[in-house]
Amino acid sequence: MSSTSHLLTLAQNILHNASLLDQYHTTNHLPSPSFEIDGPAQITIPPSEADVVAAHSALLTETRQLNRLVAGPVSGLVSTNLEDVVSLHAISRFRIAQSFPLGQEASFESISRRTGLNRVDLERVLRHAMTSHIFCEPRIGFVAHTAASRVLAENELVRDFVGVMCEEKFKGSACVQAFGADAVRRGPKTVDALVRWNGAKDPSESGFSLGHGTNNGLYAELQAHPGRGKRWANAMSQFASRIPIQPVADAYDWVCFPRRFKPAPFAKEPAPDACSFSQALLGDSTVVDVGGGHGPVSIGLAKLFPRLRFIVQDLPEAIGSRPSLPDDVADRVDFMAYDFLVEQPVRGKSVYFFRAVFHNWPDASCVRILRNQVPALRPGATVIVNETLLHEPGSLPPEQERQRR
Ligand SMILES: C[S@@+](CC[C@H](N)C(=O)[O-])C[C@H]1O[C@@H](n2cnc3c(N)ncnc32)[C@H](O)[C@@H]1O
Repeated sequence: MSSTSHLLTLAQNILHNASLLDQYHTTNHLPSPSFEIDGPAQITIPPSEADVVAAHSALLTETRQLNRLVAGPVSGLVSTNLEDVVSLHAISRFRIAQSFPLGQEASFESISRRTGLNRVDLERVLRHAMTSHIFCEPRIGFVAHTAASRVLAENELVRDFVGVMCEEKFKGSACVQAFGADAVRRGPKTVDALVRWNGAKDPSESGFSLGHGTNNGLYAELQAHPGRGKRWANAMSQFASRIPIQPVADAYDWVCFPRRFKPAPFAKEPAPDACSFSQALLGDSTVVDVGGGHGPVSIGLAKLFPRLRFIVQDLPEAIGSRPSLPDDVADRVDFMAYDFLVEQPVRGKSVYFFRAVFHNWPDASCVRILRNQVPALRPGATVIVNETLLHEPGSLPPEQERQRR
């Protein structure tokens, strides 16, 4: 059977079974399934309604199948979402569902005060959980219950089941599970780290560090274990290969480079016009790609802009494990080991470019990394921070929002 016919067969089965279930609810004056706070806590069908029981069971299987089929095997394999357990674990551990009354809205601030979980991490956890319809944010900054969070608030048995799943079984499985054990261990430890450091300021104050039994943060640990550092660098390359280069190429005026950069689309003020600095003054057309991994951005830009040169800087493991360069850019892309936690050694270049570097560092470290560039900057030099930003909550379909959070 081709995947197209499988797709349509599944979709038709789903429609048929959903109609049966819907008809059962309507005929028996039962509430339809809903994510809203007054939605039914359970979908219960008496065994005497064998057709409806079968339709309900088939719906559970087929909707998941349809989802996996439409996602394709690669997305299906790489989208296993450990964060779902982390956010549920935090909700359970900090007793968030019980912290404010049903039918009322509570600000993040007040929930933070009542639960003891700092506001920033509380927002992260809850907004992630909201993408699974656990709590909702009816207006920005205010949380309300949904059908799922209501169950957590009201039903002690369900609450305890969730507690056992997150704290006993999940942690227990981390001890015996060989496949993906590193990743599995991270989940529960993230909440332990929240309890222990609550508003961490250092990369070593993390679930990663607790889970791996180390005082190192992520990157320090990878440096201490070169094999893992190489694996990480390869994984980043795989991730980067799925990001198109064109938006980066379009976002800045690389053709006029280095004289002028377009303002970012969201900038309130136009970017200062660097035209006043002549190209002669700037003296070169070199982009320093700081934390550039195996150089996917530099290589992509070098292909599009033949006048530009690039220096890709990263930790020694990443630099040492890079694949060879394509011939057409080999003479314009150089690599060097550089730890951005110390002062930038390459001085006087026109652009210092960071893509996807700051998102997993604490604020204080980001400031340190940027300060380390300052001695290298000559007048008119440009620092570009190219980072993923979060959308406003609720502005993307839930699946997409969950991936970003
Ligand atoms: C998410 S990756 C982004 C890689 C690349 N900029 C891209 O967009 O594909 C973050 C990079 O920061 C690098 N990095 C982490 N700590 C570093 C350090 N102390 N000095 C230099 N690079 C570092 C990592 O090795 C990794 O390659």
